[in-house]
Amino acid sequence: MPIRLECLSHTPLQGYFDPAPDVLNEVERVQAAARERVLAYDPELVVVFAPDHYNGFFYDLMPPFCIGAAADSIGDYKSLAGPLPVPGALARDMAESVLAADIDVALSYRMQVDHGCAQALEVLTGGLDRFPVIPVFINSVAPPMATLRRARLLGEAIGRFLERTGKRVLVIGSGGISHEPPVPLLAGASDEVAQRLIAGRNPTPEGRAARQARTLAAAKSFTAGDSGLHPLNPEWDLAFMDKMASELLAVDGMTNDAITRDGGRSAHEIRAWVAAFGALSAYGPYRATNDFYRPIPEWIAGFGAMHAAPVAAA
Ligand SMILES: O=C(O)CCC(=O)/C=C/C=C(\O)C(=O)O
Ligand SMILES: [Fe+2]
Repeated sequence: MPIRLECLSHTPLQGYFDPAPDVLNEVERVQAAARERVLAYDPELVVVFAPDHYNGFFYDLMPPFCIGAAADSIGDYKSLAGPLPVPGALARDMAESVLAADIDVALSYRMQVDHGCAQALEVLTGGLDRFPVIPVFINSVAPPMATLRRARLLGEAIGRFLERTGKRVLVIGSGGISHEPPVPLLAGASDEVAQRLIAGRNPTPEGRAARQARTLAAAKSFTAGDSGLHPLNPEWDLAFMDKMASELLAVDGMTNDAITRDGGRSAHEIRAWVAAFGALSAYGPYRATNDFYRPIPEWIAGFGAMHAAPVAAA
């Protein structure tokens, strides 16, 4: 019943507006090394904890957490589109087990995932359908959000379930760390934007292109230093990675307001890492490695990567 963990930031901007070649090469080397580890491990089941950016989840019904029992990737930005090979009965059992542990989680038989999930699968496994995968949505952009503590407890409950399956499991946390790309907020939004956040599923190609163009323009002005977006915060990012490695329970003291204040509005994506480490922690003591960190303004991201395994397996 082994488990391995890979956590990494994602960005919709890779391939659209890249950092200098030496930085890009370094990121690609880190990603390739992670993929090699995953392929050598050859998981029987992958669980991806990932946010969504108003592509699959909207304010018509916004759960804090949702397990996918069937899912498709929409293919935004340059991410892969298509069905995910989700073991539906196992996903349903996972939801039952989490609910039995007093953690409320939604279940979807028609989940749509975006680059937040698909990019991690592609980077780490080489595609969407290489291994059976259960996507777990964690609301990270649409307030109100569950606490970080709750994400940890969700992860732990899933970890206890995974251990009982006896499968060779890989857990992935996708997102973070400090960053604030131009994802709209419902509070104060125009009617048009509010409608998009409440019921914007399957936008027109023109609507999609306009959103992507806005993100690219924001990255260019952020990199040029003339943007009002929250600055990246390397100190906070590295402190967060340290917590993941050696002090997971310390996340319980991080409030949602403090995350927004210190890391920016999309820094809430760290919930995906917290849930993944929570799942790993259910197997006992673990050892984590910080594989990469760099603030990358072109991607509007404090960009990090870690991997981990139980101490007994290291
Ligand atoms: O509609 C859009 O595309 C809005 C912008 C957006 O979704 C940006 C997402 C950025 C990340 O996923 C990220 O930096 O983590
Ligand atoms: Fe994101």
